[in-house]
Amino acid sequence: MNNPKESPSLHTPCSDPRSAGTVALRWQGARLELLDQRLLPAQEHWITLETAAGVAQSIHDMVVRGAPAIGISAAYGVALAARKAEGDDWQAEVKMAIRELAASRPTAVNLFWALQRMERVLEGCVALDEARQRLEGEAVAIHEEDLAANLAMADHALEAMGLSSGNSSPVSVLTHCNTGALATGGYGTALGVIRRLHEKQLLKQVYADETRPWLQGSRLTAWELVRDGIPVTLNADGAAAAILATGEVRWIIVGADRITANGDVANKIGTYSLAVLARHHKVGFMVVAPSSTVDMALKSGAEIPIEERDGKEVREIRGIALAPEGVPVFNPVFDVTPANLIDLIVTEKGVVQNPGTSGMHGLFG
Ligand SMILES: CSC[C@@H](O)[C@@H](O)C(=O)COP(=O)(O)O
Repeated sequence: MNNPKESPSLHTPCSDPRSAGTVALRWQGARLELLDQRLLPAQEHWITLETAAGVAQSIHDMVVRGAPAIGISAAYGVALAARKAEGDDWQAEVKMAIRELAASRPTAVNLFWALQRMERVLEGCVALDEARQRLEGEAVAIHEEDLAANLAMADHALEAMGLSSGNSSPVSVLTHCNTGALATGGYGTALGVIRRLHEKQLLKQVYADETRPWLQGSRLTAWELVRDGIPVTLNADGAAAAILATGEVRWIIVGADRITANGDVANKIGTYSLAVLARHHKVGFMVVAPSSTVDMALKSGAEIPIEERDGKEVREIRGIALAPEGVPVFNPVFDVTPANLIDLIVTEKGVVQNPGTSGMHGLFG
């Protein structure tokens, strides 16, 4: 395991608090550019999209992924649909694009939240020119609000961890999947909290689960953290228990794809087992997500649609077999952590401690 004392330069605060070096998506007015996350860290390749169908396919194929980044990309997809629409049926055309985008992935509610916002704007427009302008404005607003939410959540989280006073000792944390600039409008949710800890010299070490099978932890989180000089040690998912058993880690910090009215949290597969481990080892378990991830229409996590992806993701890697050909695979890519295993849900609107129905209703109505 790395000893952070041996690498003091890793504690230099990031010069730009939004980690301007790492972005997942760029809006260029007439087109959306996405950094192809399937190819990281080997290649930094940008894909240019000019249609909503292209954006929907890119979300489905995980060129772009992470709940907030999916929502932002979909919003830009609607803006692209309005640019392409023409004739008397322009509004129906844009609505069709919204339906196509909504079918791209099922679990992250940010996708449906962003599309609902775009649809409301669309329905308030009478002319196509007006719709083009207002839909682009709304997508940019969704993007900018997400970055602002991430910065606010980092403040709330440090306060809730009791680390905002200035005389605290650095802590080690463990995270799962990728919740950084690549998964959001910038900075990150759980990884935003980790960035803020680092900026304030309150971070000793980040343990990053590699996150089988898609390897968001090793391919994306480790890449982001190494780029920004944040001390990270990569571990196989199965090593998390052994790491917690050392007593070094004080918090497990993760993101979310959907949080229901009782405080249950859907997040990347493997999150639930981390929450069980955290409780056993008396380690804090924190979920960091913008309010666009909260779905008060669902009573509990049992109602969340959980995406299952192709068994190939488990059976092989870049075409190399990891398992006998054709072996049946169970590949749910999210799981649900029950609220009673969560200590803190941090959003830009505030923090819910020991989440349950009343705490969630107190903050989200
Ligand atoms: C800020 S990202 C939060 C979640 O979306 C993240 O933890 C996650 O589960 C991402 O899953 P992915 O399948 O990579 O889209």
